[in-house]
Amino acid sequence: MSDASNPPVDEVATKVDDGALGAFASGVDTTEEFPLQVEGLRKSFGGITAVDGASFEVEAGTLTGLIGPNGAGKSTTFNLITGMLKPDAGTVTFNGEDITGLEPHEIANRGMVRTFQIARELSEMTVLENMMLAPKHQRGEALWRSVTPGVRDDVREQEEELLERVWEVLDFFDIDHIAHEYAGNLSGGQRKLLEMARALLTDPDMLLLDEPFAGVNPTLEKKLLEHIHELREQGYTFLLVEHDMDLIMNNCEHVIVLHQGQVLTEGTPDDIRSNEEVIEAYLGGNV
Ligand SMILES: Nc1ncnc2c1ncn2[C@@H]1O[C@H](COP(=O)(O)OP(=O)(O)OP(=O)(O)O)[C@@H](O)[C@H]1O
Repeated sequence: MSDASNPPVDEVATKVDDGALGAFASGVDTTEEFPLQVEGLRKSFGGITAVDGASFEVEAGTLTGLIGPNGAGKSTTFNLITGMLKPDAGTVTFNGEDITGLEPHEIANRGMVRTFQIARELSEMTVLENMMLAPKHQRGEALWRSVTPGVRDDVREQEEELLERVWEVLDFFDIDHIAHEYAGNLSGGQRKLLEMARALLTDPDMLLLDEPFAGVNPTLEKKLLEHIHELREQGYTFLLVEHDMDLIMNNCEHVIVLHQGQVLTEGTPDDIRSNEEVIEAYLGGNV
């Protein structure tokens, strides 16, 4: 699945429209109480049923955790939601629209993005260049417009707005001082910040984070969490897959437990912590 987790940059679309980074204050346009609804999702690989009728909802403006023992189907569920994989059955609804089976860039265009590891070829580009590549569709549009008489001023304006937006996002994540550093030279934590900055540049309503803290030192983990909470307070919705149970329990207001491709239970961290079925599913009760 390595190809699926590192799509070409040009698959990362944007719905940047006004160029201004008002996104941090008012860019979230979710009106649904539960912007993400997953119903009866199913996916098999040969004889293995990775996701077996999973159904759940994610409430707007929450940091919701998706947990489960190894092989429970978390990554496959993420890939089905974000269009990296097509489900055998079931539906995914986002902001009231059936998005089942859409391509990843079509889903990103509708405001749901997942973070991607910086691909090897992007390591040889600077942080700023990585950011400028994120909203590729807008650049395509700019190119098209540049050959259309009479709209050159618009193009310049649009590109200036994009650059301004890039700097604001870099500033928000405190990585503006390393804008000219090669992505390949960043620490694990700085890379995670860049991955999230790139995702945010596409102006999403909802972000899916798959193990965003893996390989991140405690200082940067704290910083990353602060950014996530700040964005959540501004109305962004997060679905988070994370193995660190303490981190999930201390930061998520709602937790969904997957087991053998199905939702075993869901609730507040306190509900989950004391749930016998969950403890059994983890065989050893490390919750
Ligand atoms: N492309 C694939 N081909 C075959 N089997 C797969 C594929 N992807 C996942 N699986 C299998 O589906 C099941 C669920 O895998 P998945 O990676 O979704 O679980 P997970 O909960 O994310 O696990 P982990 O916590 O270990 O990352 C596992 O048995 C896995 O081996």
